[in-house]
Amino acid sequence: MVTPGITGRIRPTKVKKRENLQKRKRDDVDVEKLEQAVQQLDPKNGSYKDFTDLPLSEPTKQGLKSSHFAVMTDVQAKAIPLALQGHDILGAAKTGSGKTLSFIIPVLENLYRLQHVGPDAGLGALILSPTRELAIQIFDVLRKIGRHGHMFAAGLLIGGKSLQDEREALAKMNILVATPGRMLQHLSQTAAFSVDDLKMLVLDEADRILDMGFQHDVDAIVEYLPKERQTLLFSATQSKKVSDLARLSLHDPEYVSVHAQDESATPKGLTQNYIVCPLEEKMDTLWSFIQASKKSKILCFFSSAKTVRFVYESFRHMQPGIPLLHIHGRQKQGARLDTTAKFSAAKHSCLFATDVAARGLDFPAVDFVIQVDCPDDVDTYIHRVGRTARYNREGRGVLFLAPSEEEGMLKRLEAKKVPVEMINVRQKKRQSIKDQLQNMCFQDPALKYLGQKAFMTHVKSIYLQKDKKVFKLKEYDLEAYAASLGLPGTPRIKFMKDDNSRQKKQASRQTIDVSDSSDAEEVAKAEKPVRTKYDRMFERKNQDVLAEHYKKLVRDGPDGETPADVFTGASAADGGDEDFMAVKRRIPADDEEEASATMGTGDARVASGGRLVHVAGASQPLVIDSNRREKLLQSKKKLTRLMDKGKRLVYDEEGNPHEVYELEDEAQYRAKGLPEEQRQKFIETAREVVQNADVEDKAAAKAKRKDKLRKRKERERNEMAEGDADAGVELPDPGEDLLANFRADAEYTDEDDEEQQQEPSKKAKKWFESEDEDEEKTQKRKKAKAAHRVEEPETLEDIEALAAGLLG
Ligand SMILES: Nc1ncnc2c1ncn2[C@@H]1O[C@H](COP(=O)(O)OP(=O)(O)OP(=O)(O)O)[C@@H](O)[C@H]1O
Repeated sequence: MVTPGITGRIRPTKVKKRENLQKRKRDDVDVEKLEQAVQQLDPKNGSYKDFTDLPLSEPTKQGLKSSHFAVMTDVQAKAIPLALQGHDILGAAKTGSGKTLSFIIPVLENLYRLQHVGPDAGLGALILSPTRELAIQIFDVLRKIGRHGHMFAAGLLIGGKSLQDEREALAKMNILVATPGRMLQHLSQTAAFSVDDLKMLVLDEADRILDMGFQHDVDAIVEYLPKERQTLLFSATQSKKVSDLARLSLHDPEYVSVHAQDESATPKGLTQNYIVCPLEEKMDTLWSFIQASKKSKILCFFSSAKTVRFVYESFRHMQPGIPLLHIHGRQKQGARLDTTAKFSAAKHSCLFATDVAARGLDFPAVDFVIQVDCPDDVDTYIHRVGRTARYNREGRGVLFLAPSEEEGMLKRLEAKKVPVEMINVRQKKRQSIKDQLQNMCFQDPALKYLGQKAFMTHVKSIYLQKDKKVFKLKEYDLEAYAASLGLPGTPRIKFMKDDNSRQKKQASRQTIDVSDSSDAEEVAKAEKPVRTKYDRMFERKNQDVLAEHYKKLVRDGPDGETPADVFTGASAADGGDEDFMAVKRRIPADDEEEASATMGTGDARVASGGRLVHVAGASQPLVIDSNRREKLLQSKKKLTRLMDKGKRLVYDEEGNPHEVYELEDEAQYRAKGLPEEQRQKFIETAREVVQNADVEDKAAAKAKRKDKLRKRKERERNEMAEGDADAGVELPDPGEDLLANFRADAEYTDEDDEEQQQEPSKKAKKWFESEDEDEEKTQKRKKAKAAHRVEEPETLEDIEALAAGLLG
């Protein structure tokens, strides 16, 4: 979206021209004076407190005044004078300390003094932001400060609009706030967009923009920009990596670090606590916390979009008594903007978010920031917690740490001067929502599926964490965690396969130990959990829903291993949650035999309490363990699903049935010799069969012809004997094939056949035809053939000519 100029009120052209001329004269004088004053600034003496202490243009002063900004924050007082003098800056200051104005004011002022304004001046300053929300926020501040008389055209470039619309506006822009991806897209695709005159490049949340995710885009953007420019980098957590500075070609940058001498890296008004909370208790604790803080504005951070969605959807159904919102990177831009606007305006609300909302966003008056999932690192912690206690206000951050995360994370926080204090959860006030969640997952397969996805992404994110001293996957009770989300089992995760196979080996060893003992069976029985009516209902409810996804998620291997085994190392003898997760199905034939053997024939009862019923046409019996399945027997249509599908058979000459493809196994095939030899043998045999058949056919045809000849001669003899007067003329037998006669006298060959195909054989002259007639007919036939050949269009021209009637 490109928003046209900040200013630009519409007035009659003549008046406007005169005013502009006067203004330019004023500005020239103003600019000269300002330039001198800026050069005389002494940025290091620290005596500048208010904005009015700085040589700023009238429009900027007015903008600041109308926004009620009077006293500068620390970072502003240090950074703005340096930036006004044109220095490159590497600025690090706490969250909410006013870094935005520290670059907005120099951008407006430096371009103003250069008179880099108007459509012909081109792009003078580019401000890059890692997220769209932050870019919008920066643009709003720019607009607020710049709307009182500055003539710059400023735009917001964050995608979401057609490239063409943006293209047209881009060429006129003097200041752009953009996300790296969209900016690069225009630099590489919009021919008229020139950045050759760019004077300033600003990176907000610089450490984020310079990290891996944006590396390619930012490097490519910098390639387009002129080397001679001023560069400003700002962030709450700033690294001074030489490589990063080299990438941006900073010239002797000034380090403006406000929290270096400070005791802590986080704002003074911020109270920071942590609680030790196992993964499986997080949902209960969070719910209880929200219930106890309904009159607050709360921001909760999670590690994945899936978790955000699951918690949002499930809590919403439980009617928490406080408006819930959620934001994550997988939402559409409109939805994200809507949420940020709603949360900004809300007095009491709870926003569930991923780290997309962790940086820069200036939500007013947030009371609590709850980090439900441990942040990747201390920098992320600082940015997240910085959404509260902004600009001298109070706020509170609570970090949930699993017992295994506590030691490692606390060490890292301490190293970066982040003071956190442990508090305890009042157990009496903690409500358990496990049953409610379980019930909701049971009622709503979509929610269950979301829960399964949330579980998997969360586990995966722990697995992928770089800091293995904090995130130790094996230390979490994942089975209990899955249950705490209301899931009917622990979803299976592919990347755990290796660990799993190791555990399987251990499990089998343990099984052997148990089976050695004389009480093995009793042990297994005793440890098998009792299945209630509810369990059975749950299994039925879930067996058909989202079958494909479900199969992927839930282990259903031939070894009967349960999902729980994957993570907890429970042995097969434990029984685990096998029954809880198992989906009832037809008993395989082998098992049926076993069942019959142990239970006796007749009314075979299945171990789980079901009844076996044989369905006509089905090769395997059905387990009837509920009214629902009983009913199934009454529906013919449904039963067809259980029936065996018919096989397609072909019959040989002896009438024996064969399957369409009868394949011998490899060993049998190889025993017969090499493939090439087999092929040759097959060809020879086939040839022999064909030759024999040919000889037989020929002999039969010859015999037939001889017989005919014999019959005819006999008939002739009889006729002669009767003394027929017309015996001089030989009349053919009506219907007798003359060609057959002709062939009877010659040896039949393949060549003959070929000839016949090419040129139909000259028919034997009929008794009433003369030699001349014959010749005439041949000529006619040749002509007709020639004409026919021309009539067949062969080329495009023929077809066209045919269509034009030329050949017709
Ligand atoms: N000089 C000032 N006087 C009064 N309020 C100010 C001043 N400077 C900034 N603020 C206010 O302080 C709040 C935080 O400012 P800003 O968003 O610039 O912080 P930040 O340092 O960029 O934070 P973050 O690191 O989280 O991005 C804003 O609401 C802003 O309006």
